[in-house]
Amino acid sequence: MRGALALRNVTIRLGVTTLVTALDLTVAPGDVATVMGPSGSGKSSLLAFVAGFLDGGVFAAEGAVLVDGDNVSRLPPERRRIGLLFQDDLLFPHLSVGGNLMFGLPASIRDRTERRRLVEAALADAGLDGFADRDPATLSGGQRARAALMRVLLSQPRALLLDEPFSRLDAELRGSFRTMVFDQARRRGLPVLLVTHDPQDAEAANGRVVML
Ligand SMILES: Nc1ncnc2c1ncn2[C@@H]1O[C@H](COP(=O)(O)OP(=O)(O)OP(=O)(O)O)[C@@H](O)[C@H]1O
Repeated sequence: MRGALALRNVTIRLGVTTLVTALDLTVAPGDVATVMGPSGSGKSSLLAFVAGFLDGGVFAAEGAVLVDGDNVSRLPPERRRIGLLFQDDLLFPHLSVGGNLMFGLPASIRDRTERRRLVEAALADAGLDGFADRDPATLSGGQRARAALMRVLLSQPRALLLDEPFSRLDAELRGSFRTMVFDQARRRGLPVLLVTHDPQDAEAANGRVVML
C-alpha cells in the first residue's frame, strides 16, 4: 500500500522466549496501530526492530519492514526515514528550542533562510510562536513534548514510532498532545506504530491493536 508501514512475518526471540511471533501488520498512511502488552513482553524491542537498532547480539529476529513499499530491513536506522518519539522528549539541553528543531532538519536542506523558515513554521504549527530562542529547560512538559514532536516531523520521516510518548504528561495534557500527534500524522499521511499501556490511547487511535 502506498505510504504504508508494513511488517511481514516478524518474529523476535530472546533466548528461548519468543516475544513476537510471525507478526503481519499493515498501517495505512495517517492510521495509528497500537502495541500493548505487559512489561517485558517485547513492545520496545518490536519498535527497535522496525527502526533498525534491535541488538543482534541479544535478540534473534527475522521478517521484513516495508516503508512506502520499500523493503528497509537491511538499511541502517538513519536511512530508513522512520521517526521516533519516546517517553522522554530527549531535547538537547545545550541548544535553544529553535536549535533543537533545526537539528531535526535533513542536512540536504542547506539554505539557512529556508531552514529558519521551516523551523519557524513548525513552531507556529505547534503553538510555540516566539519560542525559538528559549532554553528547553524553561518550557512546560506539554510545550517540550510539542517541540520534540516537531523536531521529529522536521526530519521528514515516512513513518512514526511512538514509545509511551504521553505517559509523562498529566491527564489533560495527555489527551491534547495525543490529539495533536494523531492530527499531524493524519495531515502528513504518516503511518504510526504506538506503544502504550493506556487503553485510552488505543481507543483514541481507533486502529489495529497488537497484543504481545
Ligand atoms: N539489551 C538487552 N539485553 C538483554 N535483555 C534485554 C535487553 N533489552 C531488553 N531485554 C529483555 O527483553 C524483553 C523485552 O523487553 P522490552 O523492553 O521490549 O519490553 P516492553 O514490553 O517494552 O516492556 P516495558 O513495558 O516495561 O517497557 C524483556 O524481558 C527485557 O528484559
